[in-house]
Amino acid sequence: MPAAPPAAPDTTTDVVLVVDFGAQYAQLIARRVREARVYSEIVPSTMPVAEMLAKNPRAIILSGGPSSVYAEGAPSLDRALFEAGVPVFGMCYGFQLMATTLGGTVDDNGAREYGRTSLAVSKAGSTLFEGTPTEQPVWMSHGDACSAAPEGFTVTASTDVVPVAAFENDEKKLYGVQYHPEVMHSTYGQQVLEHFLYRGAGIEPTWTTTNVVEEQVALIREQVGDRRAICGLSGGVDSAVAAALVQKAIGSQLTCVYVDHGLMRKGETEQVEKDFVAATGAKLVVVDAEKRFLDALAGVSDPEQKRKIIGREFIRVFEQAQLEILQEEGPEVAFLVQGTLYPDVVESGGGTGTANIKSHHNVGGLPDDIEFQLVEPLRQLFKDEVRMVGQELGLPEEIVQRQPFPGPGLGIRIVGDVTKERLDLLREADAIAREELTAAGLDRDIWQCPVVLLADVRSVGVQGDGRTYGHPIVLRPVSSEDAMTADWSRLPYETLAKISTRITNEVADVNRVVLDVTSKPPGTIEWE
Ligand SMILES: Nc1ncnc2c1ncn2[C@@H]1O[C@H](COP(=O)(O)OP(=O)(O)OP(=O)(O)O)[C@@H](O)[C@H]1O
Ligand SMILES: O=c1[nH]c(=O)c2[nH+]cn([C@@H]3O[C@H](COP(=O)(O)O)[C@@H](O)[C@H]3O)c2[nH]1
Ligand SMILES: NC(=O)CC[C@H](N)C(=O)O
Ligand SMILES: [Mg+2]
Repeated sequence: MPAAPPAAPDTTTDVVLVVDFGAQYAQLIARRVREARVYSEIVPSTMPVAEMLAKNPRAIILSGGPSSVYAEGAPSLDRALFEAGVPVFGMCYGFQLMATTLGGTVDDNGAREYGRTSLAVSKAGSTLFEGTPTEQPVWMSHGDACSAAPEGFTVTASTDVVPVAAFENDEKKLYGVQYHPEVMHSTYGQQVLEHFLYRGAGIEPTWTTTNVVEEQVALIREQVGDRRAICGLSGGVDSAVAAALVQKAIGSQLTCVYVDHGLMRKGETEQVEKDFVAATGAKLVVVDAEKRFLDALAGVSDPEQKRKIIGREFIRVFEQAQLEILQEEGPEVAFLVQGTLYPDVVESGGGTGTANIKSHHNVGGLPDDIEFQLVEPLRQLFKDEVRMVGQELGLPEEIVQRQPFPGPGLGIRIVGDVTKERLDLLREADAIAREELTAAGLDRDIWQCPVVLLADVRSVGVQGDGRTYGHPIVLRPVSSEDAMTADWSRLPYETLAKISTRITNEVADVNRVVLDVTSKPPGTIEWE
């Protein structure tokens, strides 16, 4: 099922639209706007301008993109966007598009700039550059350049090779920069962006996670009414926060359902049963569905197929739970609450013209014939924002700061088909790695550390003077801010050595431990 793009929040919040031209950094722009405490949403550049304006945006930001504005078939925008009286800020491709659409000139004059560049601000008191130095480092990534600004625009900055590196038309509230203010290497980028939002567009910085809680509670009450809902609860951060939000909205009309699909880590089910209920007082049903999942996964080694099967089986289990809950007196159970986040949606190809990287079980892996209406209060948010909402709701630190664990669990950490035997082996290895990382005090330094079993790979070893022919285990420790990008964590050698020794000694059939030293991109965090 194609994932629906995130719905517009039906709220009174000032929304800033980020129009995505296929940029590497659209996510980052949206984040930076929210860091400026203004709510933002990403829309595809293919959305008709009338539809964009119908969202009543307080301002619009045009992202960068790989195309050249003068190339045939390059994404364009109806001029009406610039004439609607809504303040617009173009960055890189967005800047070039604003220039050409309004009568300026953009061409390939050989002036390529990639990476750190020095920007010379020629109009220090301009709306965007007020209070920033006349020489400032900025991050560039372009091959085309604007050689003449449109009529009515003032050129406010240049570089050694680009005569028009920024311009503005304050009267019409139109602004543009050739560089990328959204990346951290552009030292004054956040300040320039905030100048656009506060000074150019006149927006007050009022958006916080408190607004999210209040708005979502009101929306959920309206959506669910006096009917009942179930919440898929995994013990992870996202579902804990989603459950707490929904519980705040509809109280005892909510029942949480934890699915033990046999793909969980060691001790996880017991922990969820004890800790989550203790922390929240939520009604919890635990379903043992190991046989069902393992039967459905038997013989399947293709990662996407695994994800689709797991997504489908999750829904079938929720449907069964619904029938059981219906046995108790009460209204219809019409809703399924999921802790879906923005990155789950984007990676499943539900973003703005974005590719399907992998079908997250809760978005791209959902079956077509799902009967529940979905309640996904976190669908617009990034993980760090969700953690803030969790804190706001008073959830304990152990839950709010937990490392992520994917819904398909160890099923997507076995490269090869999934069997009970292989799961047990991986569970042991994973438990050892987690134990040692915790003992070394590294839990908060890393984002997560998938432990992967290469079930179809064997290598020769020597153990107890005898030959072994066992499987490798991969350690994949990563650091990240929001799972959209990641780097491999530089763990201390002693910790790695301890993990390696213990796994090869304690886990039968494993004779090798290897370390994954790939960032994301090009690798993803999980192997499947
Ligand atoms: N074992 C499970 N039982 C019930 N629901 C689940 C289970 N695993 C995942 N889900 C549902 O799928 C959603 C997405 O899973 P995901 O792993 O992204 O989130 P999470 O487990 O809540 O948080 P985290 O990302 O921190 O692990 C969850 O929010 C939850 O609604
Ligand atoms: O609930 C989930 N369902 C999924 O299908 C899924 N796939 C990946 N992940 C988690 O998402 C983050 C990004 O992972 P990738 O870099 O592997 O795409 C990482 O934190 C992964 O653990 C999932 N979570
Ligand atoms: N990063 C961008 O937006 C690049 C815009 C355009 N493709 C250029 O090379 O100039
Ligand atoms: Mg999880």
